[in-house]
Amino acid sequence: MEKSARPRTALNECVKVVVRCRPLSARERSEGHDESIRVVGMPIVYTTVDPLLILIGVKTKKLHSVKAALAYRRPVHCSELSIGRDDDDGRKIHAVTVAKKRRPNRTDQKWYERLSTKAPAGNQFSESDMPLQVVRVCPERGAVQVLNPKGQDKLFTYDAVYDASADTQTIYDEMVRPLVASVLDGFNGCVFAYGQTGTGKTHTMEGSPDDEGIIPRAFRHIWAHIETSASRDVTHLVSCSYVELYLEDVRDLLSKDCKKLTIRGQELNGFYIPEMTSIVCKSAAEMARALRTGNRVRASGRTDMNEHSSRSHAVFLVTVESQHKDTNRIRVGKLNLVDLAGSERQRKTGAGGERLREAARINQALSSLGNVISALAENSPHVPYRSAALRTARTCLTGQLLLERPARALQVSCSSNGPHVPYRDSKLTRILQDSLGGNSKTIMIAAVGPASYNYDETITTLRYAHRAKAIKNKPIRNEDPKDAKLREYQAEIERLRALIQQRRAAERRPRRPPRAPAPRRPHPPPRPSRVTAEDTIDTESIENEHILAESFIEQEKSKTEELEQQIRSLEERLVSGGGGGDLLSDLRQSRAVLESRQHEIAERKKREVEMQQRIDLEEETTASVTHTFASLQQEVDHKTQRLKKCVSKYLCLREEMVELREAHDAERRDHEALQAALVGGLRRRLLLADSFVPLAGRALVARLAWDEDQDAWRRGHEALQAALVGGCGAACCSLTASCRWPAARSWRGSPGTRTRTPGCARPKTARGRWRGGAAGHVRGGGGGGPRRRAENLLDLLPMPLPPTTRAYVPPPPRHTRSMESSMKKEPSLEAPAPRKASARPRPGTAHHRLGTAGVR
Ligand SMILES: Nc1ncnc2c1ncn2[C@@H]1O[C@H](COP(=O)(O)OP(=O)(O)OP(=O)(O)O)[C@@H](O)[C@H]1O
Repeated sequence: MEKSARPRTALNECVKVVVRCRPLSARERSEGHDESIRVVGMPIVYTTVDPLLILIGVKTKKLHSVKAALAYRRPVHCSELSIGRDDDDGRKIHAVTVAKKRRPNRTDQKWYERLSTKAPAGNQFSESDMPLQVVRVCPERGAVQVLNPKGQDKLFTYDAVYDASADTQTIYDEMVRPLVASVLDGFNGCVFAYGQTGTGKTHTMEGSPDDEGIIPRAFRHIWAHIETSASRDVTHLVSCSYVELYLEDVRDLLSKDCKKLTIRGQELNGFYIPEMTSIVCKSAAEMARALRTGNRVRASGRTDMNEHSSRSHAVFLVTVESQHKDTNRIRVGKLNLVDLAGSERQRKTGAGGERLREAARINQALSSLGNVISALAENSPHVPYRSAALRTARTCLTGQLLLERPARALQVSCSSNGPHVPYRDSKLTRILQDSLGGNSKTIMIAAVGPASYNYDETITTLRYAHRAKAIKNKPIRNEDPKDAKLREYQAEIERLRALIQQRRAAERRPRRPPRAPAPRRPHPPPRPSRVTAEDTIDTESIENEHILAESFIEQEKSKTEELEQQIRSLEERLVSGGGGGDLLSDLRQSRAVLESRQHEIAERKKREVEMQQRIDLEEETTASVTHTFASLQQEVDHKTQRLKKCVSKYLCLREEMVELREAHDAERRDHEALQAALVGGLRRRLLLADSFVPLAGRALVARLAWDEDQDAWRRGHEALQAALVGGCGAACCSLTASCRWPAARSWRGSPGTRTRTPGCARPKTARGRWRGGAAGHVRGGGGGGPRRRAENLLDLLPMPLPPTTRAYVPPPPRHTRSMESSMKKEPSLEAPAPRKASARPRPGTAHHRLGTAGVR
């Protein structure tokens, strides 16, 4: 993430995609996977039985999942049944409503009995038949099959797939080890874990006490390499940083107060975080300590889906610089280890309040990441259709399969320059810009769960992962970048050494001889008393000078020692390689040999998978090309078969389209619910603000301006400066409250409702008009979305309120009547007299201004 020299030419390399499927969790095992239908009680075991089709609806909004569950032919336990009806489309459809909160009544019982007798015995399923797990993994062919509850199963292929039995060691050896080796060779590398919440991203990246994750393994790998394979001629400098993206704020996890950081740079030259803390490490243990330190302050919390859910996206950056004494060239490899927060549905996680806000931000960032992946995949000339789909279709699975459409097949028309990649949409995509489509070798680990309950999320993750396969990066070795710390350190050491040499040389030089006593004048001998006094003064001054000189020398010596100490500490940071012929180094060497063998085995395994996939593909094509027909009938049969296949594929694709639409709708509904909840919260806060912020304060709010660099609102003279610097040309925006267009309206209503103040230029583009808001108007139109701005607007401290009540002074004890009469004259303290209606209309409150925005 630090600024480095950009490569000019590079070989394209696709993002490698690995899928890891975790085992069923204890909760999924014990509770079943759909609480909405697992209402313990009567064992109804109906399913899509022909001619009796039973749909079960739930009075809550979970109809979709219940239908899905039925289509899986899972036993449905219903304690409460009600309404049954015959549909009028010719088929008998009985809708059974499961109401969780109600005890079954006699009508329910009657319906239950009636339906039970109608259901053919063969269509009843026992608990053991339930396909709790819908994900099947075929590691030999790199394929993942997802059983579709409603239709055709789906198949995806990746660079590698791992089932629940695979441990992180295997994933590291087979996939990540070569990448870390490249980082040690001066390339940039990135490993990021993506997936639904609770699917094991943190487990994969950081690990657990029993199974160490990828990050600590990478630390040990780096240091094993430095200690063994590097020679004494190679100097290394290893440093690490740890940042998190929490609620769209980048926070430094290694600084004392988790300070907020700003991402700088531009899309063309790359983004970087200039102020993040960078710790120089001398061992794997030190790096692990830095990771633990950061994790202690990283945002995490409990949700219904994960006890320790990460609430932020975390990036651990390791920088390895190395310099060979012969060539004097410096190579800088950067390794980004990213543990993303998981996508989540509010209804499943039960998030509310702060968790809900976090979830909204997490999903927003992930959706931006998805958009970037899609845009890059569309841009890619790589067509993985045949290799991805055909190769495993015939051999891997039984039955008809829906072959996942490749990225290219989804391609819509795009310009010759390729579609725009929306890196700027979120800070996460800015941080990951180099890793996706830039100068980096990247591995995406898609974490999925096997439960049918999470079918939709699993499919979404697998689709994105499949798209990411098509992304092409341009990795190049980083040699002699401008900002190499190693060079800085070495220059500093050289400077200090030169300084010491100078000092030593000065010390060795003959010291200035003490001032010679002044020659005695050949005058007549002075009086004895006078001579003695002068002599004494001379001796004293010489002694004083001597003492001064000595203390000066002492000071110089201590300074030299200090400098030497500094050199030592700088040199300590630069680690040279091992070598030597002792027992320990032998052990290290044999470990290195072992690792290289493991690497070889992993490579062979990878090649095997690829070969297998290629053989499948070849067989498929050869079979179709060389098929000879003995008779016309045979040919007709064959062609009919192929036609059937094509029709089934077509149907599958159509079905997928419907599914995608449904998934999209569900997601939209989720977003709407989330938005409604957030708007509710915002309204509450605005209501509070309107009730308590005085008019003067509101005028101030109207003069606020958004500072893009600082990610914060600015007010008063700062806003004026911004206006002048930005060249808006409308000084009224920040000088007076007369122009309320920018700040007051940036976050509250539709663009169509705005009015224009004379003298204030509108932003030129539609995007600028909508997104510009306060900053856009004041500073000439750029800026982030209004939604984001509105948030820390409310974090500003309100102006102190003028007192509206007086301190209570107890009345003097008098007769009750006189007291009552006196109180009539006095204005009431509790309910002050209503103010006279002002001629000026009171400005609408922020709460009213919000209107019905975001609520459906
Ligand atoms: N492969 C696995 N083997 C055994 N347990 C696993 C595996 N993957 C995940 N788990 C367990 O599942 C639980 C959730 O995992 P984890 O916290 O890593 O999920 P996550 O994807 O990081 O979730 P979030 O996005 O909410 O942070 C943990 O208790 C973890 O131990």
